[in-house]
Amino acid sequence: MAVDLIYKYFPTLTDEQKEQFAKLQELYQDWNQKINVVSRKDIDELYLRHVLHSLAIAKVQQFNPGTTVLDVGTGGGFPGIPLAILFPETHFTLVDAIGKKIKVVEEVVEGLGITNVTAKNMRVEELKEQFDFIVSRAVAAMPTFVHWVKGKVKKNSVHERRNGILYLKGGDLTEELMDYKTVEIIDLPDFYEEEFFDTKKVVYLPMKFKG
Ligand SMILES: C[S@@+](CC[C@H](N)C(=O)[O-])C[C@H]1O[C@@H](n2cnc3c(N)ncnc32)[C@H](O)[C@@H]1O
Repeated sequence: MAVDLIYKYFPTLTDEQKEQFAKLQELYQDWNQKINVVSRKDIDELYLRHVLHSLAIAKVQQFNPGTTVLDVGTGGGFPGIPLAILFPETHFTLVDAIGKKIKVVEEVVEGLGITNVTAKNMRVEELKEQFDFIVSRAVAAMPTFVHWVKGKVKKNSVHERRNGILYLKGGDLTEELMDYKTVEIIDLPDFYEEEFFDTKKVVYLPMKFKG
């Protein structure tokens, strides 16, 4: 079963987490028939392309209990939902500008029975709260993204790594990240052996604060 891929890379999951990950296939298959949020090919490879990819953020940063994470442009819930299963004591806010995508997120969250996710249908620019970390995948180029989220990161870090952005990206980022001196790029083949991850990375950008 494809969910074994998740168990292989995350061998210390509780039985409840294992069940929740296993349930994702059915939940997304059902909801995708009603509201198309994930492409057909991607549904067939849900665990590789969406779930394991989302969890790469956890290989870079473990979130402590009580911390807060914002997922910008979550679509059908990636990377937010797999991370919320993995870190049940961290609160995740998942935001998307498109209402039908947030409807799928709400249904999947309900189907899983997890209580650490808040889903919001809005543009992130309008969000007023602050978070420890901001995660995302496939939403906007870094300069636009930074512009949207600056002011939304809490100043006081509670992890060793300073609060900031953890962004799943792919390909050559030289030009896109040229202006960010403090950026750290972590290659996913450092953790995952599947070819799908060959050019994929987590981009970590610590947030700067004035003064
Ligand atoms: C290509 S999809 C990626 C979805 C998901 N992150 C994933 O990787 O599967 C980009 C999503 O970002 C959302 N989005 C784009 N700009 C946004 C903004 N300013 N605020 C909130 N959502 C936004 C879109 O509605 C869309 O659902």
